[in-house]
Amino acid sequence: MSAQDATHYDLVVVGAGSGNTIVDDRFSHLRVAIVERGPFGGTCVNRGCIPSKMYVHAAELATSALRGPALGVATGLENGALQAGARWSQLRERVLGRIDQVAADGEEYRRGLDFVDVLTGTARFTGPRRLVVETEEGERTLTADQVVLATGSRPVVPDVPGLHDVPHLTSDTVMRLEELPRRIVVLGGGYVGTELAHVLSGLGVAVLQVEGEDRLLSNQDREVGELVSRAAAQRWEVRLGVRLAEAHRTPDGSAELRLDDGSVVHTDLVLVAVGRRPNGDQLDLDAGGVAADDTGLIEVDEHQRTSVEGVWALGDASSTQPLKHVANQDARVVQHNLLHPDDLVVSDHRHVPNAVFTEPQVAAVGLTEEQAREQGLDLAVARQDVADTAYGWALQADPDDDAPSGPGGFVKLLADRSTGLLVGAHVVGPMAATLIQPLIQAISNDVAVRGLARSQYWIHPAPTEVVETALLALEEELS
Ligand SMILES: Cc1cc2nc3c(=O)[nH]c(=O)nc-3n(C[C@H](O)[C@H](O)[C@H](O)COP(=O)(O)OP(=O)(O)OC[C@H]3O[C@@H](n4cnc5c(N)ncnc54)[C@H](O)[C@@H]3O)c2cc1C
Ligand SMILES: NC(=O)c1ccc[n+]([C@@H]2O[C@H](COP(=O)([O-])OP(=O)(O)OC[C@H]3O[C@@H](n4cnc5c(N)ncnc54)[C@H](O)[C@@H]3O)[C@@H](O)[C@H]2O)c1
Repeated sequence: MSAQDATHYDLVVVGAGSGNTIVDDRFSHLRVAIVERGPFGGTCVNRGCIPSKMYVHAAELATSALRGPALGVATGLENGALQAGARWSQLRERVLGRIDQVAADGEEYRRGLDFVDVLTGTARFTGPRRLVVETEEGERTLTADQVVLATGSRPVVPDVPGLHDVPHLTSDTVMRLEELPRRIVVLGGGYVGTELAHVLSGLGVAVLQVEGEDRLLSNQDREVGELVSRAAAQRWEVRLGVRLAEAHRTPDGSAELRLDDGSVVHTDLVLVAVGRRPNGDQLDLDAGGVAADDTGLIEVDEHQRTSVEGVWALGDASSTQPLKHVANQDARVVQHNLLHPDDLVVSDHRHVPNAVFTEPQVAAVGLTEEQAREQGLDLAVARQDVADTAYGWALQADPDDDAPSGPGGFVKLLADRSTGLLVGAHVVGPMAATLIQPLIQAISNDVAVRGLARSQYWIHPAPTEVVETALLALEEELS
C-alpha cells in the first residue's frame, strides 16, 4: 500500500497508556486502530508510577530498618550503615519481570481482538483527522471519524552546557539501570527527584540533590516542603537555591558539575528530574488543526474535546495536572462521550489530590496556605502532629523523638470561615497518601467541617486518629 492510500477507521487512539483503557467490547461494532510507538501501558506502567513505587517499597524497608535500633530492634545497623544492603539485580528483576509482562500481555490481548488493529509506530497529523504513522515497514496513512490523543509527556533535559556529554539518566532510564552507581547527583527536587533520591539513598547510593528553589517539593504547602527538606537532608546531601551551570566529562568517564553558586561536584551519574513536557509538539498538531499552547499542551473543553470536531485528548497530553488518576478519569470521560454523543459528561478537575511517595510521605488536596491567603480567604488553620496521637507514640523511640520520617509528620487543614468548608488538606508522615482519603471525600462533596469528626467513629489507636483530631481542632478554630 502506498503512503497516499489511507485506511479509514471509526476510531483511532494514539497512545496506549491511559488511551488503551478506552477500547472495550462496547466498541466491537466499530473498526478501531491503536497506535503506539513504545510498550503498551505508557509511562505509568513502564517507567513511572508502578516501577517507582515498587522501588520505593524496597527503600522503605531499608529505611525502616535504620530506625530499628532506636526502637530496640536489631536490624543489622553498624556505624550508621545497614550491613545487609539492597540486592539491586534481584530488585530490578522483580520490578522489570512484572511490568514487562504486563506490557507484553496488554499488547497481545489487543492484537487478538478482531475489531482492533494495533500499529507500532509514531503518529502525526497530515490533515484534520488524517494521520501518518511511521512504522518499521514504512508509512501508513489513517483517516478516522474519531481520534483520541493520549500521547502523554516526556522528561525534560535542560540545555545546560555539557550536560548531554556527561553520563546522565532520566526517569525513563533509571528504572532499568544495570548497576547502582556509587554516587549520583539528582537534579530537581520535585516529585520525581524527591521520590527517586529516597529510593537511591535508601538502597545505598551516595546522593546529592540540587534544587533551584529554597526547598524540596516547592509546589506543596510551605511547611510540608520544609519538613521534607529537613528529612531529606538527614539522609542525603541537599543543596537548595542552586542550579547546574555547566557539566564536563572527566577522563575517567565520570562527571564534573559546576553549580551556579561556584561550587564543583564530582559524580558518577546525573539523574535529571526537572520536569516533564507534553508530547503534543511531536504530533504536527497544526496540520491537524488541533489547538495547543506553546509547550504542546493540547487545549480541551470540559468534555475533553479539542478544537477539531471528533478529536479528543486526555491525560498528560492535555492536563496541567499530569497525574495518572487524572489521566484515568479523563479516559473514562472520553470513553463515555464516544459511546454517548448525545449525553456528554464533564471532566471533574476541581479537587485533584496528589501524593509524593518519598519519606516522609506527602499527600495534599486543595489549596496550600500560601495560595489560600493570596486569594484573600478568611482562613481557619489547624495542625495536628502525628507525635501527639496514640499511634505516634508507637512510632516514637522516646517522647522527644520527632524524626521526620517517623513520628515527625502532621496533618494541616484549612477552612474558609465564610462557608465552614475545607479548602485545603495536607498530610505529611507515614501513610499520608492513605490518611488523606476522608479529607478528599469531604472537600469533593462539600461536607461541612462542623460535625464531620463527630459524625463517625475513628478506630483507636489507628493512624487515622491524627485526621480526627485535626478536624476537631479545625472545628474549634471555626467556632
Ligand atoms: C517516575 C514517575 C513516577 C510517577 N508516579 C506517579 C504516581 O505515583 N502517581 C500518579 O498519579 N502519577 C505518577 N506519574 C505520572 C503518570 O505516570 C502520568 O501522569 C500518566 O502515566 C499519564 O498517562 P497518559 O496516558 O496521559 O500518558 P502516557 O502513560 O505517557 O502514555 C502515552 C503513550 O503515548 C505514546 N505516544 C506518544 N506520542 C506518540 C505518537 N506520536 N505516536 C504513537 N504513540 C505515541 C507513548 O509511547 C506512551 O506509551 C509518574 C510519572 C513518572 C515519570
Ligand atoms: N507521586 C506522583 O504522583 C508523581 C511522581 C513522579 C512524577 N509525577 C508527575 O511527573 C511530573 C514531573 O515531575 P518532576 O519531578 O520531573 O517535575 P516537577 O515540576 O515536580 O519538579 C521539578 C523540580 O525541578 C526544579 N528545577 C527545575 N530546573 C532546575 C534546575 N536547572 N536546577 C535545579 N532544579 C531545577 C524545579 O524547581 C522543581 O522543583 C509531576 O508534575 C507529576 O505530575 C507524579
